[in-house]
Amino acid sequence: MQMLQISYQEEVKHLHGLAHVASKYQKVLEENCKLYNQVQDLRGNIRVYCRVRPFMPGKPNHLSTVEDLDERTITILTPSKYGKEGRKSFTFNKVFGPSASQEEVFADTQPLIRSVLDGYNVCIFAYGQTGSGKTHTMTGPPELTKESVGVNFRALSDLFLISEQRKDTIAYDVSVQMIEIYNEQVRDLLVMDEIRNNSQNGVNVPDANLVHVTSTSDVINLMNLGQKNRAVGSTAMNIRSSRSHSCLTVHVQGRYVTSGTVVRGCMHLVDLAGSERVDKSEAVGDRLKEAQHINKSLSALGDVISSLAQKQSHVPYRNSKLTQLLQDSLGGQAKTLMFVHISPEPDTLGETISTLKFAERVSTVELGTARANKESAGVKELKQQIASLKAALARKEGESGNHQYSISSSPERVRINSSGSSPSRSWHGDAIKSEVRSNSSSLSRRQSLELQDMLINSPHWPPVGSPGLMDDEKEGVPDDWIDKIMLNKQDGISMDNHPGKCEDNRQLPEMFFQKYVPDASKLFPEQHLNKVSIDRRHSLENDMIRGRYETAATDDSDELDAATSDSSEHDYQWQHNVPRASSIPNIRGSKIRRPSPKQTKIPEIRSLIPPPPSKRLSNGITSPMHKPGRQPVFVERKQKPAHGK
Ligand SMILES: Nc1ncnc2c1ncn2[C@@H]1O[C@H](COP(=O)(O)OP(=O)(O)OP(=O)(O)O)[C@@H](O)[C@H]1O
Repeated sequence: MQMLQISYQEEVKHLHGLAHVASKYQKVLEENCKLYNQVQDLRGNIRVYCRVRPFMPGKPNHLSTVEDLDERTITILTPSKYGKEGRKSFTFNKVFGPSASQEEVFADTQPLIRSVLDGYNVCIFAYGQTGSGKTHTMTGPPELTKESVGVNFRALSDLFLISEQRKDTIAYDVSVQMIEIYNEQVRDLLVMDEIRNNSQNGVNVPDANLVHVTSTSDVINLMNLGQKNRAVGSTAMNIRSSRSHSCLTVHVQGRYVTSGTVVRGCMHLVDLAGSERVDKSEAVGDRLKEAQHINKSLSALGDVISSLAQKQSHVPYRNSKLTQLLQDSLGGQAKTLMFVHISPEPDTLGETISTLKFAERVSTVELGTARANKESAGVKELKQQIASLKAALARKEGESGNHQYSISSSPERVRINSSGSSPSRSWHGDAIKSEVRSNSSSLSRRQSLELQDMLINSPHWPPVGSPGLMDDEKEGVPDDWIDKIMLNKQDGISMDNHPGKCEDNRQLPEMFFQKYVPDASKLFPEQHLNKVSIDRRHSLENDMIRGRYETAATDDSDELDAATSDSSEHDYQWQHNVPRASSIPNIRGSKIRRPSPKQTKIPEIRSLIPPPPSKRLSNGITSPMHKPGRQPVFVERKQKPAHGK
């Protein structure tokens, strides 16, 4: 008996020892993550990598505008007005020549992926004129192979690889969204056929689908769906797919197994539409409208960069949806990397110079120190307690406000409320809305509470604090930039009734599917079978390129600058449409957010990126907190008529 006791005690001692070592290991690991990210932070500004596209097959390749390049500097030949050859050199964090492989390009991006898993917010975006290789870098060429896949695939592959390696220490939860900004409308690209078919043309959806994913293959399927939706939703033109800004957003939440500490990171992978000189292109009608929207948003981006570079107090983020999307990446505390692309052909010299000048400006923009979105289990518990107390208070206020609310439904009172002259009344109104929201959505949302946590309870981007953000905060304008997300279907336009139809079938090859997606054909049979690759170059692009030819000949630097920096338009009209309810398909077939059929007229908060900070209500449902300058917009959720299949 005594022997048993002794051996038991020894066993316990041994276990204690092991637990101690494990906790030390955990600390070392956390410290390691911290140091790693500190090293990354030391790099400071927005990182800018420049990539030169090789000559297009069939084009004369003896006249490159790139005279020389090394690891960090690129020199461009600039024939001057006086016939003498000049040179302009630009310095970036990294320069990739025409022969750089996708793997090499990604190698320098890889550290950022680790940062996402460590709870940092990251934005990688591709900039450059039409046809300079943005999509090639972000997604890959039309025919994808394991070697040619772009940053998006590689980043997500890495993300899952690292999360798998860390699984004994941290349990990760990953979900993705995919949107595009087309003609200043935000469109959800992750919409299943079933939903698209059941929807009317141009129907709004309240939010972009957030789809939970557990493997690279899930993400590949979603990317293919997004790609397909872009093609299906496009008009006749492939050019349209290149004429929209697309954004793949990956949300990551990790929970340390032993300490319960939670980290949340978010990564935007943005493929911008290509810049174009409308005056020199022959675009007319819809194409002209598209081009104007693109140029306007890129011009707004130029204005934002100028303001940030000059450390101005006002940063005009609100001039376009694009700048609102990139707001926290440009002036916030995210880790941001811009790939700037140039073409080597002499006929694009004008665009090349203006692009490089713009990129140089971007590289001077100072970011706030990136901060990890991390909270220990203790802090989280305290926050929950505070939130539930706040919710109880709101409920109390709501009870008294209920009375006022019924009174306020008289026309007169409505008028008073809408005039904003009575803050207390509107506060009560909000309280009621929160209450209704929390009660009515509890059932349908409980299932996805963790995801909701990620989406709403935590800031996707670091807390407001940068000068640029504060500036907007001061303005007190609602930050509901995704006020309208269009279902990706053109009004009355299908691919079939356009003569120049062209799909972007940038699908992964079968071998890639075999490696990662054993049952891809079941998930997306149509895409799995469709391996036809169609050249994305469209005659209009050729027209545009022709149109730019003159630019190279003039080489007027001032004029070149105008393409990116001088044409701010401040007359943009925000649209405030009332979004409708939408089902959110999970890759596994379940719905992440599904409005209950009984939920008619449920006020809900709409926001995609970035959501406002939130409070947790007494029933455990999170609800965005209101704060000055970043007021969420309440919209009514309408009951959708049932559609027969
Ligand atoms: N580094 C590269 N190596 C080989 N081919 C490339 C490279 N970059 C671009 N290309 C090819 O050049 C063509 C144009 O590239 P891509 O479509 O990526 O341009 P883009 O900047 O995205 O254009 P757009 O703005 O119209 O979308 C494609 O056929 C692409 O495969």
